Amino acid sequence: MMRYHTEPTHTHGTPQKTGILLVNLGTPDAPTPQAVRSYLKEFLSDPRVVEIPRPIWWLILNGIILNTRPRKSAAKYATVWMKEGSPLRVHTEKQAALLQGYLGQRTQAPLVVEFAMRYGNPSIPSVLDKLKRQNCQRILVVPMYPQYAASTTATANDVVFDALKLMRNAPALRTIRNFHDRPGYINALAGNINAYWMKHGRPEKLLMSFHGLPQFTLDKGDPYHCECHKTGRLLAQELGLTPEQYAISFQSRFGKAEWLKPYTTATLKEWGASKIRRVDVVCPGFVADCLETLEEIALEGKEDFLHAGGGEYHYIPCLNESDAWMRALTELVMDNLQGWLIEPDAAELEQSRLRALDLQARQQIRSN
Ligand SMILES: C=CC1=C(C)c2cc3[nH]c(cc4nc(cc5[nH]c(cc1n2)c(C)c5CCC(=O)O)C(CCC(=O)O)=C4C)c(C)c3C=C
Ligand SMILES: [Fe+2]
Ligand SMILES: [Fe+2]
Repeated sequence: MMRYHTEPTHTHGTPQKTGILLVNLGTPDAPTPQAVRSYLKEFLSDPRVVEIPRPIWWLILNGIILNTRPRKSAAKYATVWMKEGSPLRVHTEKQAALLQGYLGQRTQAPLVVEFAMRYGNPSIPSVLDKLKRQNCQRILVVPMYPQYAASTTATANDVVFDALKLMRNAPALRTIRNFHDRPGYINALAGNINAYWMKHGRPEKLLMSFHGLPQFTLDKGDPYHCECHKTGRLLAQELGLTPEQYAISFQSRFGKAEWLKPYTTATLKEWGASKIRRVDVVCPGFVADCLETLEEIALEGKEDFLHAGGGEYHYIPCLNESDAWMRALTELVMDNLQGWLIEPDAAELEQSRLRALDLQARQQIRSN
C-alpha cells in the first residue's frame, strides 16, 4: 500500500514559488574506496544503467565489481579531486548558484534554483523536499545531459516521479528531454573551442568524445547515438571544420559487451600510429568536467595517443561555468518556464520591500 507523507498545509498567504532543479549523475563523497563503493553500488544497481537480469547481475556486482573497482576508481578520483570536493559536484553547485543570478536578471518571478545528484549526494528526494518546504508549487527538472539517454535522463526523471508519488500536495512538474541541438549550447561549445584555439593554436584533428552506451541500446531505440552525431555535426559546422578535420567517438566502455563505436581509445591510438601532429579532444556530452573527462580523457587519452606515436595532445575543458553556457542554460530554462513565470505586481514588490525594512529594524532593536 502506498503511504503519503504528512505535510504541513499552512502555506496559504506565503508566495508560491517555482523551483528549478539541475540534476547531474552523481559522484562519491570522497576519493576513498569506501565512498566509491557505496556510490558504485547505488549507480550500478540501477536497472536503467545495467540491463542484465537481476540475479545474474547481483552476483557479478557483489561478487566481483564491488570488490575490485572501488579501490581502482578511488585512485583515479584522487588524481582529479579538488580542494572543494569532486569536480562534478563543485561545477554543478556553481552552475546552480550562477543560474539563480542569471535568471534574476531576466525575471522578478520568485524562482529557487537547486542542484541534485541521481546517485550520491545531495539526493533528488532530499532536494525536492527542500524545494517543497520553500513552497515551490511548480518544479522544472533540468537533467544536465545534452543528449537524451534512458540510462541518464530517464533515470533522473524516474526518481523525481517516484518522489512525487509519495506526496499528498504534489507540485506541477516539467522536465527537459534534451538540448543537443539548441543553438545556445552549440554556440557555447564553439565559442569555448575557438577561445582555446586563439590561445593555443589549432590542431590537425579535433576529436569529439562522447560517453558511450551499450550498442543494444541503439538497436532498441535509444536516441542517444543520433543526438550525439547531430551535436557533432552542428558543432563542426559552427567551427567551419571539414569532415577530415574532426571525428566523433565514444568513451568509458564498461563491461564486456559491445559499446557504441568507434571507441575513443582506439581512435586515439590509430591517430597516434598515423603520426597525427596534434590532436585536440573535447567532450561535448558533458557540461561539467568530471572523472570521465579529467582523468580518462585528459590523462589516459593523452597516454594512448603519445605512446602510439602521436605528436601533441590537448584536452579542451567542458563548458563548466563559462558565461556563454550560463546564458544558454538561462535561455533553455526561460523557454521551459513559459506560462509559469508569475511576475509579482507592484503592490507585492512594495510589500516585500516593507517587510524587509521592518525585519531590518527589528533586528537593529534586538541588537541594541
Ligand atoms: C554523459 C552521459 C553519461 C552516460 C550516457 C553514461 C552511461 C553509463 N555510465 C556507466 C558507468 C559508469 N560511469 C561512471 C562515471 C560517469 N558517467 C557519467 C556520465 C554518463 N554515463 C559521468 C558524468 C560520470 C562521472 C562521475 C564523476 O564522479 O565524476 C562510472 C564511475 C566511475 C568509474 O568507476 O569508472 C561508471 C562505473 C554505464 C554502465 C553507462 C551506461 C549503460
Ligand atoms: Fe558513465
Ligand atoms: Fe571511466
